[in-house]
Amino acid sequence: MAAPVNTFKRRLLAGDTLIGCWLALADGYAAELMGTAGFDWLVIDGEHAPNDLRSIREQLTALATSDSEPVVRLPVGETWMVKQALDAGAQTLLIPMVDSAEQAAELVRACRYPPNGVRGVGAGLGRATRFSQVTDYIQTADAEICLLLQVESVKGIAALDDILATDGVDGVFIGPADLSTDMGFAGNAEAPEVQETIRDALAKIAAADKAPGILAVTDTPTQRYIDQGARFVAVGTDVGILAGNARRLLQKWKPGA
Ligand SMILES: O=C(O)C(=O)C[C@H](O)[C@@H](O)CO
Repeated sequence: MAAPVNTFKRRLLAGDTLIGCWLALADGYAAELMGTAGFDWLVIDGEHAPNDLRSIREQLTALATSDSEPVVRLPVGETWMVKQALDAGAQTLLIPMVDSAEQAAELVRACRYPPNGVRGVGAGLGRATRFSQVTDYIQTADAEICLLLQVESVKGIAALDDILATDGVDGVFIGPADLSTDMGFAGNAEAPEVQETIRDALAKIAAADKAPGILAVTDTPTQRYIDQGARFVAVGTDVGILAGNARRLLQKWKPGA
């Protein structure tokens, strides 16, 4: 038996535009609920949400029967974290703060078994192999892993061509919050200089035959990024949906509260 087909990767390779949402509530029950909405992909955020490997695993399990492909964002791009997330059954990883081609190459190697990489062999103990039921896992796993790198700094943008030339990188996600802050605009991704940088980066990523991705939480930038060629686009966050609707509901019935 082979590793499960990564439909997110297949659809990106086919040129589809995939609409996603961020999961930052760090909870399996909330992830299961979000999985019923029908997003193409959902990010289990290990960078800014209070997740650990156990809560990431819980959310992967909660999404297993949904139509939404789980994307696990690690706190940082460490080889040992990549190994643990993959063994827990993640097949698509989003790695923040990638600034160089060396880092990108190291991450590709972290995702692959020797001789093509350095991933340790032990998934037989874990979810990834359905606890040893996926007998051909080692032979088939590499091809089903989708590696998405976040470029979100001035240094990363300067290295974008080299990062894009790294074989094994499937997509590059531009982080508007981090990028705008690193450019000196304190989270204002709408600043014209930031917008120009994002537009150029999305075009470069597409021209290099990689999938461009981004997050926006309001309609105008979301539509703009889709028009500019972004193909995996997160359009909101569970936290934003819950907090926004809770506040709107209270304002309706208790204005000024
Ligand atoms: O820089 C960004 O933008 C991101 O990396 C996404 C963020 O972490 C965050 O805005 C998620 O809500």
